[in-house]
Amino acid sequence: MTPIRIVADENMPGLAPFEALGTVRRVDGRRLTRIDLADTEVLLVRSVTRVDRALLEGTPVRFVGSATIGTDHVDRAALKAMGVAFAHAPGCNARAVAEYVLQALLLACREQGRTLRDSSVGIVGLGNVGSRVAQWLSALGVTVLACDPPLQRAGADTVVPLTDLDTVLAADLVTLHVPLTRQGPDATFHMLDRERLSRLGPRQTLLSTCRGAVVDNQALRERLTDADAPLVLLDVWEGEPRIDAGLLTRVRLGSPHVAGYSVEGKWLGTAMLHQAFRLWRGESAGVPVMAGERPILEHPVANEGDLLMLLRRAYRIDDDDRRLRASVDDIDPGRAFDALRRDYPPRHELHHWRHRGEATPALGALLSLLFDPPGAGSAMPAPALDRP
Ligand SMILES: NC(=O)C1=CN([C@@H]2O[C@H](COP(=O)(O)OP(=O)(O)OC[C@H]3O[C@@H](n4cnc5c(N)ncnc54)[C@H](O)[C@@H]3O)[C@@H](O)[C@H]2O)C=CC1
Ligand SMILES: O=C(O)C(=O)[C@H](O)COP(=O)(O)O
Repeated sequence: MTPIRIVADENMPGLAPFEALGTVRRVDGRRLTRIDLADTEVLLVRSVTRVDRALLEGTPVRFVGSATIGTDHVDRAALKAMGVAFAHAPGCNARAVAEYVLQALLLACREQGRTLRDSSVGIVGLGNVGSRVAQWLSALGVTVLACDPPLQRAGADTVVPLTDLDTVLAADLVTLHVPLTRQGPDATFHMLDRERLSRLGPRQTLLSTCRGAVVDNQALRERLTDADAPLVLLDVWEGEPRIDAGLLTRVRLGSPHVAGYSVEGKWLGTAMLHQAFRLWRGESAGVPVMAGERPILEHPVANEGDLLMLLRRAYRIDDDDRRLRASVDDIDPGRAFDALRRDYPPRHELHHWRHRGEATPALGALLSLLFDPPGAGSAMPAPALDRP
């Protein structure tokens, strides 16, 4: 069989199954151009590469895979029109993002002198990430308000009942999990605009881990100068990698678009693309399996403080916050932002371990979901494939 020529983002682990098919050339995805693809059949990207007609025209690329959940960087209609197959990895890093969100919500509650259990949480977008967050919070006994008009119109079965956006934005803590879309009735570009931001009060928390432009960053920076501003935690920014340093100084915690950056989430993203590639070629494709010993993590959980400490044994958002704040002093902050992501320290999702330790019934129910290995109770996500 003729070896396949593959170009892959340098920030993509787990490429061995692709290396077995041909040659893999690693490139800086942010700087990839058409010239890099002159002799390439397969292109594997992450969210930092804009994939459109201009990039692919005149190249032999026939399959593009993005090891991400979000697809706003890909012009899927153009690829279809050009006869190029496209695959991505819905759900690959949903657990990593949900763990980030749970920790962020607990940190915000601690800061605001409340418990998560006695707070209401609003979830905007109840897909792979939002529904997992909703499921975990419900297990804890938290009041969850969620909105998702596309799911509502489809009459989908959801883990919590759906309501409208304004009701959700009145919750004590609001977390955003929508795709970035610019057209149609559900467009999310600047969904949190100046007016909606003005309605968030000082006892509220806003957390965004979806895409920067879902929140109007300039309006947010200005809102955060008000005495009655909400507490804000941001993982995603408009204009990445050159983010607004003034906004960063005003948010309580900031990170460089790494909520989904777990070892397992990144590995699964690539594995799902390999699965999709085999399906596209008409070959049978097994389900990715994450093998390995699961060490014991001993940690009794009697209250939310213990839960927060447990989450922080796996990962601490404030480490990312510290590194991001230091990076804006770099001579080239955009390059420093990307370097933080490229050189990200290994971070495991909780199911990497087996939990041991006493817990209250509500916390115990949550812990069993958090430590449930994929493919056991929770189904392994499947890739999405557009065949032209
Ligand atoms: N910070 C990070 O590292 C990561 C960020 N993301 C971002 O998070 C987003 C959400 O991830 P998933 O939950 O996995 O995506 P998903 O596609 O499974 O779910 C998105 C949900 O949002 C809903 N939605 C669409 N428009 C809406 C609107 N106007 N209002 C309310 N709901 C709306 C959809 O119906 C869908 O149920 C991704 O699109 C991606 O951009 C995803 C993974 C990692
Ligand atoms: O999956 C997504 O969607 C994401 O936002 C990614 O986790 C972001 O990582 P990169 O693709 O930019 O490395």
